Amino acid sequence: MLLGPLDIQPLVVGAAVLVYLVYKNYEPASVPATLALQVALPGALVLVVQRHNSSVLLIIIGVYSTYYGILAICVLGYRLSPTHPLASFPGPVGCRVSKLWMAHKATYGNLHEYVRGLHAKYGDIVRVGPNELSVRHEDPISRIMKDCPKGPYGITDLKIYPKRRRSWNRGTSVAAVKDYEEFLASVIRQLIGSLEERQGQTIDLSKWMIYTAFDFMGEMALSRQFNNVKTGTDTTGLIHAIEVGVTQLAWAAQIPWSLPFLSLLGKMIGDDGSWRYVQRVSTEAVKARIEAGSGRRDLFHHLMDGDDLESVKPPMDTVASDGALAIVAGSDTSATALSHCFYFLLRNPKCMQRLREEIESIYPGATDTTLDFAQQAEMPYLNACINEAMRLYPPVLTGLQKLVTSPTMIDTHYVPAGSLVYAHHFTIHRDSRYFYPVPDEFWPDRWLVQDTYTVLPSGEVIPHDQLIHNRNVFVPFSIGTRICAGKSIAYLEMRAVLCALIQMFDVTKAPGFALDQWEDNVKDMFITFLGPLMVNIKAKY
Ligand code: HEM
Repeated sequence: MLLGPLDIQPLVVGAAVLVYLVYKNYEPASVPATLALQVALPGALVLVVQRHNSSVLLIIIGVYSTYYGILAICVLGYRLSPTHPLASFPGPVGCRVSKLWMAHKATYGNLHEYVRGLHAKYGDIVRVGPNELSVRHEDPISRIMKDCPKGPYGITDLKIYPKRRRSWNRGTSVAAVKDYEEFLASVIRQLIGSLEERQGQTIDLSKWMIYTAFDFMGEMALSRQFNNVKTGTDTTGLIHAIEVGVTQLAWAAQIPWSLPFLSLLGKMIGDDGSWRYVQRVSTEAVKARIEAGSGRRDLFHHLMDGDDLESVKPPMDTVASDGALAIVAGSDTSATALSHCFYFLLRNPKCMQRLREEIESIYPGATDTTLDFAQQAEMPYLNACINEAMRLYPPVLTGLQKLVTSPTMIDTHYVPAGSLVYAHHFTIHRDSRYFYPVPDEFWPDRWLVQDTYTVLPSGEVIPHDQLIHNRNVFVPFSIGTRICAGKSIAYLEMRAVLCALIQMFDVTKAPGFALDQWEDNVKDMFITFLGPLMVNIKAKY
Protein backbone atom coordinates (compact mmCIF):
# COMPACT_ATOMS: atom_id res chain seq x y z
CA MET A 1 0.00 0.00 0.00
CA LEU A 2 1.31 3.49 -0.86
CA LEU A 3 1.16 6.19 1.79
CA GLY A 4 0.27 9.71 0.62
CA PRO A 5 1.66 12.88 2.25
CA LEU A 6 -1.46 13.16 4.37
CA ASP A 7 -1.16 9.59 5.66
CA ILE A 8 2.28 10.23 7.15
CA GLN A 9 1.21 13.28 9.11
CA PRO A 10 -0.06 11.62 12.33
CA LEU A 11 3.19 9.68 12.72
CA VAL A 12 5.38 12.75 12.18
CA VAL A 13 3.19 15.04 14.28
CA GLY A 14 3.26 12.52 17.13
CA ALA A 15 7.05 12.23 16.96
CA ALA A 16 7.50 16.02 16.88
CA VAL A 17 5.22 16.51 19.90
CA LEU A 18 7.13 13.82 21.81
CA VAL A 19 10.46 15.43 20.98
CA TYR A 20 9.10 18.81 22.06
CA LEU A 21 8.19 17.28 25.43
CA VAL A 22 11.72 15.85 25.71
CA TYR A 23 13.16 19.34 25.05
CA LYS A 24 10.78 21.00 27.48
CA ASN A 25 11.55 18.60 30.31
CA TYR A 26 15.20 17.69 29.80
CA GLU A 27 16.65 20.49 27.61
CA PRO A 28 19.18 18.27 25.81
CA ALA A 29 21.68 20.65 24.18
CA SER A 30 24.72 18.55 23.29
CA VAL A 31 25.76 18.15 19.66
CA PRO A 32 24.96 14.37 19.56
CA ALA A 33 21.53 14.86 21.18
CA THR A 34 20.70 17.68 18.76
CA LEU A 35 21.78 15.64 15.76
CA ALA A 36 19.77 12.64 17.00
CA LEU A 37 16.57 14.56 17.70
CA GLN A 38 16.64 17.09 14.89
CA VAL A 39 18.29 15.26 12.02
CA ALA A 40 18.40 11.48 12.62
CA LEU A 41 14.87 11.06 13.98
CA PRO A 42 13.05 12.79 11.08
CA GLY A 43 15.50 10.94 8.79
CA ALA A 44 14.36 7.61 10.29
CA LEU A 45 10.75 8.66 9.75
CA VAL A 46 11.57 9.30 6.10
CA LEU A 47 12.99 5.78 5.82
CA VAL A 48 9.93 4.19 7.45
CA VAL A 49 7.52 6.05 5.22
CA GLN A 50 9.63 5.74 2.09
CA ARG A 51 9.43 1.92 2.19
CA HIS A 52 5.76 2.31 1.25
CA ASN A 53 6.13 5.14 -1.17
CA SER A 54 8.17 5.76 -4.29
CA SER A 55 8.15 9.58 -4.21
CA VAL A 56 11.25 10.06 -2.02
CA LEU A 57 11.64 13.80 -2.53
CA LEU A 58 8.03 14.45 -1.64
CA ILE A 59 8.38 12.33 1.48
CA ILE A 60 11.57 14.12 2.62
CA ILE A 61 9.98 17.55 2.17
CA GLY A 62 6.75 16.41 3.81
CA VAL A 63 8.36 14.77 6.82
CA TYR A 64 10.94 17.46 7.59
CA SER A 65 8.60 20.43 7.08
CA THR A 66 5.86 18.83 9.20
CA TYR A 67 8.34 17.81 11.88
CA TYR A 68 9.99 21.24 12.22
CA GLY A 69 6.66 23.04 11.77
CA ILE A 70 5.04 21.15 14.66
CA LEU A 71 8.13 21.60 16.85
CA ALA A 72 8.09 25.37 16.15
CA ILE A 73 4.34 25.64 16.87
CA CYS A 74 4.74 23.78 20.19
CA VAL A 75 7.75 25.87 21.26
CA LEU A 76 6.33 29.25 20.22
CA GLY A 77 2.85 28.43 21.50
CA TYR A 78 4.19 27.53 24.92
CA ARG A 79 6.56 30.51 25.17
CA LEU A 80 3.78 32.96 24.29
CA SER A 81 1.06 31.21 26.27
CA PRO A 82 -0.28 32.50 29.60
CA THR A 83 0.74 29.16 31.16
CA HIS A 84 4.46 29.91 30.74
CA PRO A 85 6.02 30.52 34.20
CA LEU A 86 7.37 33.92 33.10
CA ALA A 87 4.19 34.94 31.24
CA SER A 88 3.41 37.72 33.71
CA PHE A 89 6.67 39.57 33.00
CA PRO A 90 6.55 42.19 30.24
CA GLY A 91 8.96 42.23 27.32
CA PRO A 92 9.05 42.42 23.54
CA VAL A 93 7.49 39.51 21.65
CA GLY A 94 10.86 38.80 19.96
CA CYS A 95 12.47 38.24 23.38
CA ARG A 96 9.62 36.06 24.66
CA VAL A 97 9.83 33.86 21.60
CA SER A 98 13.57 33.22 21.31
CA LYS A 99 17.01 34.26 22.53
CA LEU A 100 17.86 34.67 18.86
CA TRP A 101 16.30 38.12 19.20
CA MET A 102 18.85 39.28 21.77
CA ALA A 103 21.65 37.47 19.94
CA HIS A 104 20.72 39.47 16.85
CA LYS A 105 20.73 42.72 18.86
CA ALA A 106 24.06 41.75 20.45
CA THR A 107 25.79 41.59 17.09
CA TYR A 108 25.21 45.36 16.69
CA GLY A 109 27.02 46.04 19.96
CA ASN A 110 24.58 48.51 21.49
CA LEU A 111 22.91 45.90 23.66
CA HIS A 112 23.51 47.97 26.80
CA GLU A 113 21.47 50.87 25.39
CA TYR A 114 18.84 48.49 24.03
CA VAL A 115 18.28 46.81 27.41
CA ARG A 116 18.26 50.18 29.15
CA GLY A 117 15.56 51.25 26.70
CA LEU A 118 13.57 48.07 27.47
CA HIS A 119 13.66 48.91 31.17
CA ALA A 120 12.55 52.47 30.45
CA LYS A 121 9.59 51.05 28.52
CA TYR A 122 8.62 47.96 30.54
CA GLY A 123 9.84 48.69 34.08
CA ASP A 124 12.14 47.06 36.62
CA ILE A 125 11.86 43.46 35.40
CA VAL A 126 11.88 42.67 31.70
CA ARG A 127 11.56 39.26 30.06
CA VAL A 128 14.59 39.36 27.76
CA GLY A 129 14.43 35.69 26.72
CA PRO A 130 11.92 32.86 26.86
CA ASN A 131 13.33 31.89 30.24
CA GLU A 132 15.36 34.95 31.20
CA LEU A 133 14.79 38.19 33.10
CA SER A 134 16.79 41.40 33.19
CA VAL A 135 16.42 43.33 36.41
CA ARG A 136 17.17 46.90 37.46
CA HIS A 137 16.14 46.62 41.06
CA GLU A 138 18.16 46.42 44.25
CA ASP A 139 16.30 43.36 45.50
CA PRO A 140 17.80 40.57 43.34
CA ILE A 141 21.27 42.00 43.78
CA SER A 142 21.23 41.40 47.48
CA ARG A 143 19.87 37.83 47.17
CA ILE A 144 19.93 36.20 43.76
CA MET A 145 23.20 37.71 42.54
CA LYS A 146 24.86 36.87 45.84
CA ASP A 147 23.76 33.29 46.29
CA CYS A 148 22.60 31.68 43.06
CA PRO A 149 25.03 29.76 40.85
CA LYS A 150 26.02 31.00 37.44
CA GLY A 151 23.71 30.29 34.56
CA PRO A 152 24.71 28.06 31.66
CA TYR A 153 27.30 30.58 30.53
CA GLY A 154 30.15 30.15 32.98
CA ILE A 155 32.00 27.56 34.98
CA THR A 156 29.04 25.31 35.72
CA ASP A 157 30.71 22.28 37.19
CA LEU A 158 29.77 22.96 40.76
CA LYS A 159 31.71 19.94 42.01
CA ILE A 160 35.12 21.28 41.03
CA TYR A 161 34.22 24.97 41.36
CA PRO A 162 34.85 25.45 45.12
CA LYS A 163 38.36 23.98 44.77
CA ARG A 164 39.16 26.18 41.77
CA ARG A 165 37.89 29.22 43.58
CA ARG A 166 40.01 28.30 46.63
CA SER A 167 43.16 28.45 44.49
CA TRP A 168 42.01 31.78 43.06
CA ASN A 169 41.32 33.14 46.53
CA ARG A 170 44.86 32.18 47.62
CA GLY A 171 46.27 33.76 44.47
CA THR A 172 44.41 37.01 45.12
CA SER A 173 45.00 37.22 48.88
CA VAL A 174 46.59 40.35 50.32
CA ALA A 175 49.96 38.57 50.69
CA ALA A 176 49.88 37.21 47.14
CA VAL A 177 48.91 40.56 45.63
CA LYS A 178 51.82 42.18 47.48
CA ASP A 179 54.13 39.88 45.48
CA TYR A 180 52.57 41.07 42.21
CA GLU A 181 53.43 44.71 42.92
CA GLU A 182 56.94 44.36 41.52
CA PHE A 183 55.50 42.96 38.24
CA LEU A 184 53.14 45.91 38.02
CA ALA A 185 55.90 48.39 38.83
CA SER A 186 58.11 47.05 36.04
CA VAL A 187 55.29 47.28 33.46
CA ILE A 188 54.47 50.83 34.55
CA ARG A 189 58.11 51.92 34.30
CA GLN A 190 58.20 50.41 30.85
CA LEU A 191 55.01 52.32 29.97
CA ILE A 192 56.49 55.62 31.12
CA GLY A 193 59.64 54.96 29.10
CA SER A 194 57.69 54.10 25.95
CA LEU A 195 55.44 57.15 26.26
CA GLU A 196 58.42 59.42 26.86
CA GLU A 197 59.78 58.22 23.52
CA ARG A 198 56.47 59.22 21.88
CA GLN A 199 56.29 62.72 23.33
CA GLY A 200 54.72 65.26 21.04
CA GLN A 201 53.00 62.48 19.09
CA THR A 202 49.30 61.79 19.07
CA ILE A 203 48.61 58.36 20.58
CA ASP A 204 45.53 56.21 21.06
CA LEU A 205 45.46 55.98 24.85
CA SER A 206 42.85 53.21 24.87
CA LYS A 207 45.30 50.98 22.92
CA TRP A 208 48.08 51.75 25.38
CA MET A 209 45.79 50.84 28.27
CA ILE A 210 45.20 47.44 26.64
CA TYR A 211 48.94 46.93 26.07
CA THR A 212 49.57 47.78 29.73
CA ALA A 213 46.86 45.50 31.08
CA PHE A 214 47.96 42.58 28.90
CA ASP A 215 51.59 42.97 29.87
CA PHE A 216 50.70 43.10 33.54
CA MET A 217 48.39 40.07 33.33
CA GLY A 218 51.04 38.12 31.36
CA GLU A 219 53.68 38.87 34.02
CA MET A 220 51.37 38.46 36.97
CA ALA A 221 49.52 35.33 35.89
CA LEU A 222 52.14 33.36 33.97
CA SER A 223 55.45 35.25 34.22
CA ARG A 224 55.19 35.76 30.49
CA GLN A 225 56.52 38.96 28.92
CA PHE A 226 54.26 40.02 26.05
CA ASN A 227 56.27 43.24 25.54
CA ASN A 228 53.28 45.10 24.07
CA VAL A 229 54.18 48.24 26.01
CA LYS A 230 57.86 48.04 25.04
CA THR A 231 57.07 47.81 21.34
CA GLY A 232 53.83 49.77 21.24
CA THR A 233 52.22 46.91 19.33
CA ASP A 234 50.13 43.80 19.88
CA THR A 235 53.24 41.60 19.68
CA THR A 236 51.57 38.17 19.79
CA GLY A 237 48.34 39.14 18.01
CA LEU A 238 46.58 37.91 21.15
CA ILE A 239 44.72 41.17 21.74
CA HIS A 240 43.33 41.13 18.23
CA ALA A 241 42.44 37.42 18.45
CA ILE A 242 40.54 37.96 21.69
CA GLU A 243 38.62 40.85 20.16
CA VAL A 244 37.63 38.70 17.18
CA GLY A 245 36.73 35.79 19.46
CA VAL A 246 34.67 38.01 21.68
CA THR A 247 32.28 38.83 18.84
CA GLN A 248 31.42 35.12 18.88
CA LEU A 249 31.04 35.30 22.63
CA ALA A 250 28.59 38.19 22.33
CA TRP A 251 26.35 35.80 20.42
CA ALA A 252 27.11 32.78 22.58
CA ALA A 253 26.45 34.73 25.79
CA GLN A 254 22.85 34.99 24.61
CA ILE A 255 22.61 31.40 23.37
CA PRO A 256 25.03 29.34 25.47
CA TRP A 257 24.03 26.05 23.86
CA SER A 258 25.33 27.38 20.53
CA LEU A 259 28.95 27.26 21.79
CA PRO A 260 29.67 23.58 20.92
CA PHE A 261 28.07 24.14 17.51
CA LEU A 262 30.16 27.23 16.84
CA SER A 263 33.27 25.30 17.78
CA LEU A 264 32.22 22.36 15.56
CA LEU A 265 31.49 24.75 12.70
CA GLY A 266 34.88 26.38 13.24
CA LYS A 267 36.58 22.98 12.95
CA MET A 268 34.61 22.10 9.81
CA ILE A 269 35.56 25.27 7.99
CA GLY A 270 39.17 25.03 9.16
CA ASP A 271 39.02 28.33 11.05
CA ASP A 272 42.48 29.00 12.52
CA GLY A 273 41.55 32.34 14.09
CA SER A 274 40.28 33.78 17.33
CA TRP A 275 39.75 31.39 20.23
CA ARG A 276 41.87 28.58 18.85
CA TYR A 277 44.74 31.04 18.45
CA VAL A 278 44.13 32.43 21.94
CA GLN A 279 44.15 28.87 23.25
CA ARG A 280 47.42 28.09 21.43
CA VAL A 281 49.28 31.16 22.71
CA SER A 282 47.95 30.63 26.24
CA THR A 283 48.89 26.95 26.19
CA GLU A 284 52.42 27.83 25.04
CA ALA A 285 52.69 30.39 27.84
CA VAL A 286 51.44 27.86 30.36
CA LYS A 287 53.89 25.20 29.11
CA ALA A 288 56.79 27.63 29.36
CA ARG A 289 55.67 28.52 32.88
CA ILE A 290 55.53 24.85 33.93
CA GLU A 291 59.01 24.24 32.52
CA ALA A 292 60.30 27.24 34.47
CA GLY A 293 59.22 25.55 37.75
CA SER A 294 57.31 27.02 40.68
CA GLY A 295 59.98 29.38 42.04
CA ARG A 296 58.31 32.62 41.03
CA ARG A 297 55.36 33.66 43.21
CA ASP A 298 53.03 34.65 40.42
CA LEU A 299 49.35 33.75 40.19
CA PHE A 300 50.20 30.46 38.49
CA HIS A 301 52.24 29.46 41.54
CA HIS A 302 49.05 29.62 43.62
CA LEU A 303 46.81 28.08 40.98
CA MET A 304 49.11 25.05 40.73
CA ASP A 305 49.32 24.85 44.54
CA GLY A 306 53.04 25.64 44.59
CA ASP A 307 52.90 25.87 48.41
CA ASP A 308 51.54 22.29 48.71
CA LEU A 309 48.42 23.23 50.66
CA GLU A 310 45.94 20.86 48.99
CA SER A 311 45.90 17.09 49.61
CA VAL A 312 45.36 16.53 45.88
CA LYS A 313 47.07 18.80 43.34
CA PRO A 314 44.73 20.51 40.87
CA PRO A 315 44.75 18.88 37.42
CA MET A 316 47.17 20.64 35.09
CA ASP A 317 44.55 21.32 32.40
CA THR A 318 42.41 23.16 34.98
CA VAL A 319 45.43 25.20 36.09
CA ALA A 320 46.27 25.95 32.48
CA SER A 321 42.79 27.13 31.64
CA ASP A 322 42.68 29.28 34.80
CA GLY A 323 46.02 30.88 33.85
CA ALA A 324 44.62 31.74 30.45
CA LEU A 325 41.34 32.89 32.05
CA ALA A 326 43.27 35.45 34.10
CA ILE A 327 44.70 37.00 30.95
CA VAL A 328 41.37 37.06 29.14
CA ALA A 329 39.23 38.11 32.14
CA GLY A 330 41.71 40.54 33.62
CA SER A 331 43.10 42.45 30.66
CA ASP A 332 40.25 43.98 28.71
CA THR A 333 38.23 44.73 31.81
CA SER A 334 40.90 46.78 33.60
CA ALA A 335 41.97 48.46 30.37
CA THR A 336 38.36 49.44 29.66
CA ALA A 337 37.89 50.95 33.11
CA LEU A 338 41.14 52.93 32.75
CA SER A 339 40.21 54.23 29.30
CA HIS A 340 36.76 55.33 30.49
CA CYS A 341 38.38 57.05 33.45
CA PHE A 342 40.76 59.00 31.20
CA TYR A 343 37.87 59.87 28.89
CA PHE A 344 35.82 61.34 31.73
CA LEU A 345 38.84 63.21 33.10
CA LEU A 346 39.52 64.71 29.67
CA ARG A 347 35.85 65.68 29.42
CA ASN A 348 35.93 67.27 32.87
CA PRO A 349 39.14 69.33 33.16
CA LYS A 350 38.26 70.45 36.70
CA CYS A 351 38.18 66.80 37.81
CA MET A 352 41.50 66.16 36.03
CA GLN A 353 43.02 69.15 37.82
CA ARG A 354 41.73 68.04 41.20
CA LEU A 355 43.07 64.53 40.71
CA ARG A 356 46.42 65.92 39.57
CA GLU A 357 46.61 68.03 42.74
CA GLU A 358 45.87 65.01 44.92
CA ILE A 359 48.53 62.93 43.16
CA GLU A 360 51.14 65.73 43.28
CA SER A 361 50.49 66.31 46.98
CA ILE A 362 51.50 62.72 47.67
CA TYR A 363 54.14 62.24 44.97
CA PRO A 364 55.85 65.64 44.62
CA GLY A 365 58.11 66.28 41.64
CA ALA A 366 59.23 63.18 39.82
CA THR A 367 58.79 60.86 42.84
CA ASP A 368 58.48 57.26 41.69
CA THR A 369 54.80 56.43 42.19
CA THR A 370 55.50 52.71 41.86
CA LEU A 371 57.45 52.55 45.12
CA ASP A 372 54.41 52.66 47.38
CA PHE A 373 51.14 51.23 46.09
CA ALA A 374 49.55 50.95 49.55
CA GLN A 375 49.18 54.70 49.77
CA GLN A 376 47.15 54.79 46.57
CA ALA A 377 44.33 52.81 48.20
CA GLU A 378 43.94 55.74 50.60
CA MET A 379 43.69 58.50 48.00
CA PRO A 380 40.03 59.58 48.14
CA TYR A 381 39.68 61.44 44.87
CA LEU A 382 41.64 58.87 42.87
CA ASN A 383 39.38 56.07 44.09
CA ALA A 384 36.28 58.21 43.61
CA CYS A 385 37.23 58.84 39.96
CA ILE A 386 37.78 55.12 39.31
CA ASN A 387 34.48 54.14 40.91
CA GLU A 388 32.58 56.89 39.15
CA ALA A 389 33.93 55.79 35.76
CA MET A 390 32.96 52.17 36.52
CA ARG A 391 29.54 53.30 37.71
CA LEU A 392 28.79 54.98 34.39
CA TYR A 393 30.50 52.32 32.29
CA PRO A 394 30.95 49.03 34.13
CA PRO A 395 33.44 47.08 31.97
CA VAL A 396 31.01 44.14 31.98
CA LEU A 397 27.98 46.18 30.93
CA THR A 398 25.47 43.36 31.29
CA GLY A 399 25.71 41.20 34.40
CA LEU A 400 26.16 37.47 34.10
CA GLN A 401 23.08 35.29 34.25
CA LYS A 402 22.34 33.54 37.54
CA LEU A 403 20.21 30.42 37.81
CA VAL A 404 17.32 30.67 40.26
CA THR A 405 17.53 27.34 42.09
CA SER A 406 14.41 27.61 44.23
CA PRO A 407 11.26 29.71 43.69
CA THR A 408 11.74 33.26 44.87
CA MET A 409 10.21 36.72 44.80
CA ILE A 410 11.77 39.75 43.12
CA ASP A 411 10.16 42.78 44.62
CA THR A 412 6.51 41.68 44.44
CA HIS A 413 6.92 39.22 41.55
CA TYR A 414 7.08 35.44 41.83
CA VAL A 415 10.04 33.95 39.93
CA PRO A 416 10.01 30.15 39.46
CA ALA A 417 13.05 27.90 39.93
CA GLY A 418 14.94 27.30 36.69
CA SER A 419 14.64 30.93 35.52
CA LEU A 420 17.74 32.87 34.57
CA VAL A 421 18.13 36.34 36.02
CA TYR A 422 20.70 39.05 35.62
CA ALA A 423 21.10 42.53 37.02
CA HIS A 424 21.72 44.93 34.18
CA HIS A 425 24.81 46.71 35.52
CA PHE A 426 24.72 49.57 33.03
CA THR A 427 21.07 50.45 33.76
CA ILE A 428 21.04 49.93 37.49
CA HIS A 429 24.19 52.05 37.98
CA ARG A 430 22.42 54.99 36.35
CA ASP A 431 19.09 54.63 38.11
CA SER A 432 18.16 57.86 39.88
CA ARG A 433 16.57 55.85 42.73
CA TYR A 434 20.07 54.69 43.64
CA PHE A 435 22.36 57.49 42.50
CA TYR A 436 20.99 61.00 42.69
CA PRO A 437 21.35 63.72 41.50
CA VAL A 438 22.88 63.73 37.99
CA PRO A 439 22.96 59.91 37.64
CA ASP A 440 24.16 60.16 34.04
CA GLU A 441 26.98 62.58 34.82
CA PHE A 442 30.58 62.00 35.90
CA TRP A 443 30.61 63.38 39.43
CA PRO A 444 33.33 61.72 41.56
CA ASP A 445 32.28 63.76 44.59
CA ARG A 446 29.30 61.50 45.09
CA TRP A 447 31.76 58.88 46.40
CA LEU A 448 33.29 61.18 49.00
CA VAL A 449 32.06 61.80 52.52
CA GLN A 450 28.49 62.90 52.04
CA ASP A 451 28.44 66.00 54.21
CA THR A 452 31.19 67.67 52.20
CA TYR A 453 29.46 67.67 48.84
CA THR A 454 26.42 69.63 48.09
CA VAL A 455 27.73 71.57 45.13
CA LEU A 456 26.76 69.88 41.88
CA PRO A 457 28.93 70.01 38.75
CA SER A 458 26.64 72.80 37.51
CA GLY A 459 27.44 74.89 40.60
CA GLU A 460 23.93 74.39 41.98
CA VAL A 461 23.76 73.66 45.72
CA ILE A 462 21.27 71.12 47.07
CA PRO A 463 20.42 70.02 50.62
CA HIS A 464 22.25 66.93 51.90
CA ASP A 465 19.12 64.89 52.41
CA GLN A 466 18.39 64.96 48.69
CA LEU A 467 21.55 63.01 47.88
CA ILE A 468 21.18 59.30 47.21
CA HIS A 469 24.20 57.03 47.02
CA ASN A 470 23.35 53.36 47.25
CA ARG A 471 26.58 51.38 47.17
CA ASN A 472 24.66 48.07 47.33
CA VAL A 473 23.78 48.38 43.67
CA PHE A 474 27.32 49.30 42.58
CA VAL A 475 28.32 45.90 41.22
CA PRO A 476 30.91 46.24 38.41
CA PHE A 477 32.68 43.15 39.80
CA SER A 478 29.40 41.35 40.57
CA ILE A 479 28.78 40.24 44.12
CA GLY A 480 28.59 37.19 46.38
CA THR A 481 30.35 33.86 45.98
CA ARG A 482 30.99 34.42 42.25
CA ILE A 483 32.38 37.94 42.65
CA CYS A 484 35.28 38.74 40.31
CA ALA A 485 38.32 36.86 41.57
CA GLY A 486 40.66 39.65 40.46
CA LYS A 487 38.92 42.66 42.03
CA SER A 488 41.77 43.66 44.36
CA ILE A 489 44.34 43.18 41.58
CA ALA A 490 42.24 45.31 39.24
CA TYR A 491 42.02 48.17 41.75
CA LEU A 492 45.76 47.97 42.42
CA GLU A 493 46.46 48.21 38.71
CA MET A 494 43.96 50.98 37.91
CA ARG A 495 45.15 53.21 40.74
CA ALA A 496 48.80 52.65 39.91
CA VAL A 497 48.47 53.35 36.19
CA LEU A 498 46.39 56.52 36.71
CA CYS A 499 48.76 57.84 39.36
CA ALA A 500 51.88 57.19 37.30
CA LEU A 501 50.56 58.69 34.05
CA ILE A 502 49.00 61.78 35.58
CA GLN A 503 52.05 62.41 37.74
CA MET A 504 54.54 62.05 34.87
CA PHE A 505 52.61 63.51 31.90
CA ASP A 506 50.24 66.21 30.83
CA VAL A 507 47.59 64.23 28.97
CA THR A 508 45.39 66.35 26.71
CA LYS A 509 42.83 65.64 24.01
CA ALA A 510 44.47 65.53 20.59
CA PRO A 511 43.54 68.47 18.33
CA GLY A 512 40.75 67.46 15.96
CA PHE A 513 39.69 64.44 18.01
CA ALA A 514 35.99 64.60 18.94
CA LEU A 515 35.49 63.31 22.49
CA ASP A 516 31.79 63.01 21.68
CA GLN A 517 32.54 59.95 19.56
CA TRP A 518 33.79 58.01 22.56
CA GLU A 519 30.44 57.04 24.07
CA ASP A 520 28.95 56.28 20.63
CA ASN A 521 31.80 53.83 20.04
CA VAL A 522 31.19 51.84 23.24
CA LYS A 523 30.01 48.34 22.24
CA ASP A 524 28.62 45.72 24.57
CA MET A 525 30.13 42.53 23.17
CA PHE A 526 30.02 40.68 26.51
CA ILE A 527 33.23 42.56 27.33
CA THR A 528 33.33 46.17 26.15
CA PHE A 529 34.70 47.23 22.79
CA LEU A 530 36.04 50.78 22.68
CA GLY A 531 36.92 53.20 19.93
CA PRO A 532 40.12 55.28 19.89
CA LEU A 533 40.95 57.85 22.56
CA MET A 534 43.39 60.15 20.79
CA VAL A 535 45.55 62.22 23.15
CA ASN A 536 48.77 64.19 23.20
CA ILE A 537 51.26 63.53 25.94
CA LYS A 538 53.93 65.81 27.29
CA ALA A 539 56.42 64.72 29.95
CA LYS A 540 56.33 66.99 32.99
CA TYR A 541 59.88 66.30 34.16
C1 HEM B 1 38.08 46.53 36.27
C2 HEM B 1 38.42 45.28 36.13
C3 HEM B 1 37.51 44.08 36.23
C4 HEM B 1 36.14 44.01 36.22
C5 HEM B 1 35.15 45.16 36.10
C6 HEM B 1 35.78 42.61 36.36
C7 HEM B 1 34.47 42.14 36.40
C8 HEM B 1 34.13 40.81 36.53
C9 HEM B 1 32.77 40.30 36.53
C10 HEM B 1 31.51 41.14 36.41
C11 HEM B 1 32.83 38.96 36.69
C12 HEM B 1 31.66 37.98 36.70
C13 HEM B 1 31.25 37.59 38.07
C14 HEM B 1 29.98 36.76 38.02
O1 HEM B 1 30.02 35.59 37.70
O2 HEM B 1 28.92 37.32 38.28
C15 HEM B 1 34.24 38.60 36.78
C16 HEM B 1 34.70 37.31 36.95
C17 HEM B 1 36.02 36.99 37.01
N1 HEM B 1 37.11 37.85 36.97
FE1 HEM B 1 37.02 39.85 36.81
N2 HEM B 1 36.93 41.86 36.46
C18 HEM B 1 38.00 42.72 36.39
C19 HEM B 1 39.35 42.38 36.48
C20 HEM B 1 39.82 41.11 36.69
C21 HEM B 1 41.21 40.76 36.85
C22 HEM B 1 42.37 41.76 36.86
C23 HEM B 1 41.26 39.40 36.97
C24 HEM B 1 42.46 38.48 37.15
C25 HEM B 1 43.49 38.75 37.85
C26 HEM B 1 39.91 38.90 36.91
C27 HEM B 1 39.56 37.57 37.03
C28 HEM B 1 38.26 37.11 37.05
C29 HEM B 1 37.91 35.69 37.19
C30 HEM B 1 38.88 34.52 37.34
C31 HEM B 1 36.51 35.62 37.17
C32 HEM B 1 35.64 34.36 37.29
C33 HEM B 1 35.29 34.21 38.76
C34 HEM B 1 34.40 33.00 39.05
O3 HEM B 1 33.65 32.55 38.21
O4 HEM B 1 34.50 32.55 40.21
N3 HEM B 1 39.06 39.96 36.75
N4 HEM B 1 35.00 39.74 36.69
